[in-house]
Amino acid sequence: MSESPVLLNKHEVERLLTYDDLIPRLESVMGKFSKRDSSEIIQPVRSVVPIQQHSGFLGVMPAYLAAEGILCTKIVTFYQRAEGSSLPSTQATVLLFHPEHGHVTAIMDGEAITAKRTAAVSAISAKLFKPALSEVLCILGSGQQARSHYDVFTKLFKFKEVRVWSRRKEMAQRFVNDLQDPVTVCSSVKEAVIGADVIVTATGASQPILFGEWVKPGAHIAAVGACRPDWRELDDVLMREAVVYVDSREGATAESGDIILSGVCITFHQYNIADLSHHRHTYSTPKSLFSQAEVFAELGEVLNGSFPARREKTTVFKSLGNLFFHSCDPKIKNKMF
Ligand SMILES: NC(=O)C1=CN([C@@H]2O[C@H](COP(=O)(O)OP(=O)(O)OC[C@H]3O[C@@H](n4cnc5c(N)ncnc54)[C@H](O)[C@@H]3O)[C@@H](O)[C@H]2O)C=CC1
Ligand SMILES: O=C([O-])C1=[NH+]CCC1
Repeated sequence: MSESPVLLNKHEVERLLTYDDLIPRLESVMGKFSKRDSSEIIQPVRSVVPIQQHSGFLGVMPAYLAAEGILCTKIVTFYQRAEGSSLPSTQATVLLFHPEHGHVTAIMDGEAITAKRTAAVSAISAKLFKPALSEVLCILGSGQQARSHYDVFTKLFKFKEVRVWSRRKEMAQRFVNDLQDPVTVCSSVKEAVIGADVIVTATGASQPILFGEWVKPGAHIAAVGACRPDWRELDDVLMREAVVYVDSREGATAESGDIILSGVCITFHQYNIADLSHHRHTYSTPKSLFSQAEVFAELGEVLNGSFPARREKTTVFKSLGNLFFHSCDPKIKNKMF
C-alpha cells in the first residue's frame, strides 16, 4: 500500500526552495532538455483550457526526467485581474508521482515555485546575455513576478539604479515601499526603460507596452508576460531587431504572441475600382508584409554549448514557463529543487 503524499504549503515551499539550489539545477536540466533526447527528459508543450467567461486559463504542464526518477505535473490557473484585485493572477499546484508505481508522492503549493522558478530562469538569461557593464535594471509590472525578479536580479547582480513602472503609479509605490533598497518609481514605460541595460517585462498586458525605439542597443530584455498566442508585451521593431532566445522552440511557436504576431501584415493599400456596371468595389492588398521574428536559440542550447550567447547584441529572452522541473524527496523534505 502506497504512503500518503507529503503536503507542502506555500511557506514550506518558500523556505525550501532557494535560488542557490534552483539556478544550477535549472541550468543543467535546461541544457539537457534542449538536446531533445526523449529518453532523458519528456516535457510536451502545456495544454491550456480557456475559461473565457472569467478571462482565465487552466494549464497542465507534465514532465518526466527519467535519469532522476522525477515524474510530475504542474496545474496552473492564470487570470487577467482588475488592477488592485486581492486575488493572485497566477495560482498553481504541483503533483509528484512515483515513476515506477504511479501513485502521488507529494502535493506542493505551486505559486511560490512559479514565482521563483520563472525568476531564476530569467536570471540565467541575464547571466548569459546582459551587457558586460549593466548599471540600470528596469522592471515593468509590480506583481508577483515583478517581485521575484527584483529579488533574484538584485541578489545576483549589482546595479547602480533599479526602476519600476506599473500601470497605476500607486501600485509601483506600494511595490517599492516593501523593499529595503532605493528603487525609482517611473511615470511612464518610456521613462523607465530609456538607458536601461536590463529590462524585465512582467505584466498582464495583451498589447505591446515596450517599444524598440526606446531600448538601448545591446540591452537584455527578459520578457515574462504575454504567454498566449494573441498577447504581446513587445513591439515588432524590438522583436525583429533583437536576437531572440526562448525556453522552448515548440512552446514559443504555439504560445508566444510576441513572436507569432510580429510577422502579421499591418498596413494595407486600398484600391477603389469600378466594375463594368459602374459599381465601385474596394480591394485591399498588403502594403508591407513582414516575416516573423526569428527564434535564434533556446536558453538550453546556449547552456549546452550548441549556440552562442550574443551578448554584444540587443537580446530578448521570451519566457513562457514551459520548463518545469522540481523534485522533492518526500521523506527528506529539505531535498527539494
Ligand atoms: N513566463 C512564465 O514562466 C510566467 C509568466 N507569467 C505571466 O507573467 C505575467 C505577470 O504575472 P504575475 O506577476 O503573476 O501577475 P500579477 O497580477 O501579480 O502582476 C501583473 C502586473 O501586470 C500589470 N498589468 C496587468 N495588465 C496590464 C496591462 N494591460 N498593461 C500593463 N500592465 C498590466 C499589473 O498592474 C501588475 O503589475 C502574467 O502575464 C503571467 O501570465 C506568470 C507565471 C510564469
Ligand atoms: O509557467 C507558468 O506557470 C505560467 N506561465 C504563464 C502563466 C503561468
